[in-house]
Amino acid sequence: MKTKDHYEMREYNIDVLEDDKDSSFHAKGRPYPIYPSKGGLKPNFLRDIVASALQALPVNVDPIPRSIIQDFGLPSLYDAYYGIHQPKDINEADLARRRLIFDEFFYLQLGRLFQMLESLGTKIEKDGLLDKYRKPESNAAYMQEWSSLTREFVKALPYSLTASQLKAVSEIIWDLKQPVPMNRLLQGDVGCGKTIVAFLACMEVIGSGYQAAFMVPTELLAIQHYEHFNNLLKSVEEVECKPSDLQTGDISMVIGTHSLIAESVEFSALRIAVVDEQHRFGVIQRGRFNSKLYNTALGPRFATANLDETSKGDNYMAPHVLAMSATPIPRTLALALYGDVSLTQITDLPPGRIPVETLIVEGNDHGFENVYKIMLDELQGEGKVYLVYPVIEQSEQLPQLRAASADFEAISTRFWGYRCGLLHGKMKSDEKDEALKRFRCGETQILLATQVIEIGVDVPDASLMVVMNAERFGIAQLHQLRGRVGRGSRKSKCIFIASTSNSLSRLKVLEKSSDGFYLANVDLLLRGPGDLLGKKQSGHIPEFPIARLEADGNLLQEAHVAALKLLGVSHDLEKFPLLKAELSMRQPLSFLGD
Ligand SMILES: Nc1ncnc2c1ncn2[C@@H]1O[C@H](COP(=O)(O)OP(=O)(O)OP(=O)(O)O)[C@@H](O)[C@H]1O
Repeated sequence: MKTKDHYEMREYNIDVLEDDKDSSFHAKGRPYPIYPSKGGLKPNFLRDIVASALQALPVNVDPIPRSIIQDFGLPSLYDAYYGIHQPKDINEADLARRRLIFDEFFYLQLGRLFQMLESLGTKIEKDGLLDKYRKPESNAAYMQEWSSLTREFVKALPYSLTASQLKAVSEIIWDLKQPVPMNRLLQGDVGCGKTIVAFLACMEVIGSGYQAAFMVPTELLAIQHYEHFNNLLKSVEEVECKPSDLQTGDISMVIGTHSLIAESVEFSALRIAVVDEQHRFGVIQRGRFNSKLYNTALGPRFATANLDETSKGDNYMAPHVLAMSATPIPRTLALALYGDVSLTQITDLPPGRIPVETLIVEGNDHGFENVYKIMLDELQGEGKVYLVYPVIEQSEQLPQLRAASADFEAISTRFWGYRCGLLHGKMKSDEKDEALKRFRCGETQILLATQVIEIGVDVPDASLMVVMNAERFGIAQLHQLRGRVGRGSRKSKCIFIASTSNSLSRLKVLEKSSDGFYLANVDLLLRGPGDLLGKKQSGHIPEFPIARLEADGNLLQEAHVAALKLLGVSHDLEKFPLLKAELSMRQPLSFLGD
């Protein structure tokens, strides 16, 4: 460790290596573990304790059936324990490490899939789900097979769907017709038009008399979607409905926040749940829709001749779940988070979009003067400006951070011919809604906001965004923010102000690329999955003591296949009591059903 101007060795351990003939684990050339000393326990002491534990280890300690272990070319658990603590050579240590990583992933996959199966009511559904995950393939329903409501709706849209929007709708509708609840992730860059795809999926189930729920992370977004959908289709029902209307089936579609998954909200026939920007919701929260089963025997609200296969079989079925995310989640992360999920990607943008010009500016006096000049030009040209701040109020602890409330007066004075609005998370929801409405209709031209606007806010003629203290945000997050401009036909700009010259270079990547998938990967490498997914979601990625998600993706895939295999033999794991006991010990949550 470095102390002032020199290095110091604070903790050390000396082992004397014996000659080649020595067979002890101190022998020359033989790898051996160095245990971190903790709480006064020295590495050598730990090594002795581990050695006696190994002596007492029974040979048959393995809860995973031997056939699985052999299929994947792994050592037994007994050999792995010896191999990791007292390897004869580095290959043995590596193999042991592989087995232990496999176990970490395997129990995770087994737990997630077990939980999914548990939430399904019937054997047909369970077999169907396992089958689907064993042979993931992409199928699509041709437009002729869509419900007439969906087709009419597509015709009435003020624009044509892009090729990948059409493909996405077809894939989803195909899934909606299967006798297994869909568990699909719709991914696409900011502004690519995911909302309409999800909305059409809702129309498809509503067209056959079922209900749809659309869950978004903020009230602001719920209201925005509600108004947007209402404009598109006047008959879409109220946001502020009475929960009892959902229970009676008088409402076909509800848009709301996480309040939708409350136990007290009962649906009469919920067939699809759309979860917008799912990485803001926990996996468990999202899974709660699974308990909102509907009774297919009662039939849909407008029981028509149009019933499909799903309505004829068993009585209860979990709703289809469609999650949407603008942050691409690599397959490995999706497996770690969900156990499994089908992926649909929108790869193109609606036509006519002009790329957003991005500038990275250092936040000194000169930099700010330049930015204010660009703002003035934009306002004089009838543009609208977002000013994004990392915090609402100035704080004594972090005086270098610009704050939205604190800047309001100064910005209003500087741009005195124009009107400013304020939008942040501490405002009441009707105040937020009001502020956004005023900005949308042009009553205010400058909106000082916090990152509440990061997700989903859609004001197509907003043409300039300035982000203060941009170094406080992740790359993927900044890309999301930037996606709030350039959504219409107006040429737009986005300026990221970096307060330190150090952070300038990290932000430069945003100048070079506008590809959200690429930028999310950069973030993944720079800051790890936790930052990419946000706190809530990453809380559901378990901590792996040995494995590293970024590096050990192949083993995760193998562990997934192994878990599918065993659950295929026994859905409730009753045929593998040792394994079930081990799983409940490692993942008690999944056994509590939460
Ligand atoms: N095919 C299309 N042609 C023209 N405009 C479209 C098309 N599809 C969607 N739009 C419009 O593009 C804008 C962005 O769409 P939408 O809000 O669905 O994007 P999104 O993928 O949900 O983005 P975000 O992740 O930023 O919320 C909306 O104003 C929408 O009406």
